[in-house]
Amino acid sequence: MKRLIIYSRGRLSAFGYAFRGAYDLLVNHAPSKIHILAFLGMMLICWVLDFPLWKWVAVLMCSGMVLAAEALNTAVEYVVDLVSPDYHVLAGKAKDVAAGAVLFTAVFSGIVALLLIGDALFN
Ligand SMILES: Nc1ncnc2c1ncn2[C@@H]1O[C@H](COP(=O)(O)OP(=O)(O)OP(=O)(O)O)[C@@H](O)[C@H]1O
Repeated sequence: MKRLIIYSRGRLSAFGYAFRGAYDLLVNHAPSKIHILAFLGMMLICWVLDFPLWKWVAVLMCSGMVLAAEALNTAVEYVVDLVSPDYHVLAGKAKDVAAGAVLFTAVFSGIVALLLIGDALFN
């Protein structure tokens, strides 16, 4: 029982750390605010165009994917700034590739959004 309580406390702390990271991401990083705005805009479009459930699910999955990629990109930036504050070609590549991950998710999410909206408007 005691072990279970200690384990549960550890898991709860981990949740706390995750929320602290999410708060840091959303409050201190301008790109995240843009993603949140895009997400809210898409939620509004889903509601106005009366999207069926599967379209809401697609939009939520894409939005979660973009935010998760932005979180990982920010984590990479933190670590690179920590271990390589001076210029290094690999530090630059690490940041560029991490940013590329965000770009991939954003571009494909944009395409999904266009397809869903186009389908609603023209079919
Ligand atoms: N230590 C470094 N060594 C080499 N190149 C770096 C280094 N730090 C940054 N760079 C280059 O500068 C670019 C911008 O880095 P920066 O840390 O400003 O990230 P950013 O993309 O502006 O971050 P944000 O997502 O917060 O706007 C990187 O993508 C990388 O090409």
